Amino acid sequence: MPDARDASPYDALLLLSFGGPEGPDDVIPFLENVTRGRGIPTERLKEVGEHYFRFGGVSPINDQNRALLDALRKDFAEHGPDLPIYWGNRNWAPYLTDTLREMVTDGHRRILVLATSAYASYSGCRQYRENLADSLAALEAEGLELPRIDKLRHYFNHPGFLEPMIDGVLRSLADLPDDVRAGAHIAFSTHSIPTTAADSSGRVEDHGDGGAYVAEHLDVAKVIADAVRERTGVDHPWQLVYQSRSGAPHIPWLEPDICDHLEERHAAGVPAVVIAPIGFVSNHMEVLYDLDTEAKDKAAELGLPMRRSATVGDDPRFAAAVRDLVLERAAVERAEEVTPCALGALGASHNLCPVGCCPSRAPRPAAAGADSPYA
Ligand SMILES: CC1=C(CCC(=O)O)c2cc3nc(cc4[nH]c(cc5[nH]c(cc1n2)c(C)c5CCC(=O)O)c(CCC(=O)O)c4C)C(CCC(=O)O)=C3C
Ligand SMILES: [Fe+2]
Repeated sequence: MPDARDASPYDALLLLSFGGPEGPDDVIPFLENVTRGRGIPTERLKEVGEHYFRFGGVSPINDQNRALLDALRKDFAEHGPDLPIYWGNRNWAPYLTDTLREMVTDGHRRILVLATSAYASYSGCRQYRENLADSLAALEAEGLELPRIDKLRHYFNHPGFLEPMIDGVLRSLADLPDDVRAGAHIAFSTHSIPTTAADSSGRVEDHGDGGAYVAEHLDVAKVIADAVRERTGVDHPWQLVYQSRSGAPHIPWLEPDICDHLEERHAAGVPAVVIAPIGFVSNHMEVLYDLDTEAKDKAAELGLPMRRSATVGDDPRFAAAVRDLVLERAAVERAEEVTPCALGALGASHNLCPVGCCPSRAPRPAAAGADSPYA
């Protein structure tokens, strides 16, 4: 067991997230930041802009990160380690470069990063590492001394990430009408990505056939479904499905889409569905719009009882899991023996992203990995 308070050699933790608009005037500039150089059709952008305008131009993601910061600070204050926690985003204020500059001027030299994405994929992992490299380059150009940055391993299979989702599915099942509960299916939903991006996700040896992205989600789905069966005595059939597809229609993305899945289940006579958004750490716009609005309307139109289960958000068990991950990684860096905590069949993910994992279409420098140009 690593020392419960010793986070050395790290001197700060950085919560790294996507960012989102906080009012109607932010929506278009935010979407421009997100889509710069990513070839998303204008039609799709207009449509996604509407999703945000529907909610007053406010994404829930920033407040959720503020709540997570509070939960982490509370957990660290109670149990150690004594590690300051900062927050920076890829696409909206507080911007990553500004946060990193603040961290450096506050004197931090060894920074550990927690990204709000639990799985391997270009969007959820390497792109954040590219953002870190970009920010380091900007600070270097300002003449600042660069800190050393490491990124926490993917935490999809950490019990503190899974337990709140298991509870959430149990609550959603309990919330279904009595006469349909036992026959309910579970649709584990995650962000669709292009099949080429899925195939090349994770380590090179995991590439092909959906890559680490699909394998990790299937592992999570199975752990949750098994726990639900154990605790209810009912074997609810389940499937991994996808949502929030963007990009051009002729490019293949992971399928089936959640709404098509609801139609198909309904046609097959399934009496109810619980949608478990395992791909999202908190209730992002994808959850509020694509599930709580679009999929909900679809289910209502079909007359199919549906419940959407909770995301992890600022659950204290997740905060404790982050503490565990920080202490584990710190011990690894101190060359101490550690047994990483993980459920499921895949085991704990790598600590250092190896060369060639989750590649981008146009290779760019990425920090906090084996191929980082920075120390
Ligand atoms: C795998 C994945 C995650 C999970 C991992 C992680 O969390 O990082 C994620 C998270 C998020 N994605 C988000 C928002 C958007 N994603 C877009 C576009 C895209 N996402 C992609 C994938 C992912 N995205 C992809 C392959 C694209 C196509 C363009 C490209 O190849 O980059 C677009 C452009 C419009 C559109 O096409 O939808 C928007 C606005 C928000 C904020 C939501 C909020 O405000 O609450 C969050 C947390
Ligand atoms: Fe996205």
